[in-house]
Amino acid sequence: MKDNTLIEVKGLQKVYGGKKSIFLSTKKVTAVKDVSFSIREGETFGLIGESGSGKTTVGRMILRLIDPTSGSIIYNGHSLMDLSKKEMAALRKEVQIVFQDSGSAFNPRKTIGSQIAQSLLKFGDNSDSQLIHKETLRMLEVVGLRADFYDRYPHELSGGQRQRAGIARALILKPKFLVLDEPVSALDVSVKAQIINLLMDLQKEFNLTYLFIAHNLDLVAYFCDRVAVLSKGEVIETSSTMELFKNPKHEMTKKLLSSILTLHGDLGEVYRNRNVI
Ligand SMILES: Nc1ncnc2c1ncn2[C@@H]1O[C@H](COP(=O)(O)OP(=O)(O)OP(=O)(O)O)[C@@H](O)[C@H]1O
Repeated sequence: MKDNTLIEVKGLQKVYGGKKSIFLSTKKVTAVKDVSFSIREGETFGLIGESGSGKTTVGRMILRLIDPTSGSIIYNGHSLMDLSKKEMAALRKEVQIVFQDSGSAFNPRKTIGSQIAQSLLKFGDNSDSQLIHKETLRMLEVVGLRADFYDRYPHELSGGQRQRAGIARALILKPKFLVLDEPVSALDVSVKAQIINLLMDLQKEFNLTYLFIAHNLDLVAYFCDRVAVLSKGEVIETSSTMELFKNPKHEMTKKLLSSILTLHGDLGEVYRNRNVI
């Protein structure tokens, strides 16, 4: 493994369902058949594929929210399958997720600030409530939300503001690696660009490594260093972003690329400036 590899996924497979007991059996679904890739420290790695291709399942296996059926995940030189409970707890802080709709990931009856603070209280090393409050306010500022957002409820925030709050909640634990599961898919184009720019700034500031999951290539040229294209649970193409855009090898990649050419407005301009379309 190269020195700067942070995550290496090898032959990952996930089969949902099947026989659970003599009384209960559900249909088997092979969501992920054979997925291998590695992500270098500090890079943004895109995992792209159509709906149902297995992207979220891969992301969740890396986070160990679900167990792989087979294959291995090596994080920072350690196999995630062999970690003790204590090591796994430490890893929980280092590897965080930002969801597509942070709104639904927040409890509607609790303030944004208290939920970001809760994350630190639950998983952090410090239990000093004043310090936690101060750190929460700092994190809100880092993601571009004023201090008064601390006392607001999720429904009082716009989609973009909720995504910022979701990023603050993930970042407060000082992670190294973030799984960004379609973090801007539900947002308007201009807000999309703001959140992607924020993520890029944060990556530099905190030396973060990203796995960016998306169902199309819209933002990939702008955001990702390398990309793996997933189809029916298998990686069909992995390459640098520039190479993928200039010389797509697989039909599915060409199909995904052709949909980008219909882009217009801000994002189309970005691509043209970067000479990728
Ligand atoms: N808990 C589950 N039980 C059974 N099948 C599941 C489960 N979760 C996902 N699947 C199936 O596994 C396949 C891959 O799903 P997954 O959500 O990983 O794909 P995806 O590429 O992230 O899709 P999308 O872009 O729509 O989120 C799909 O056929 C899905 O229906």
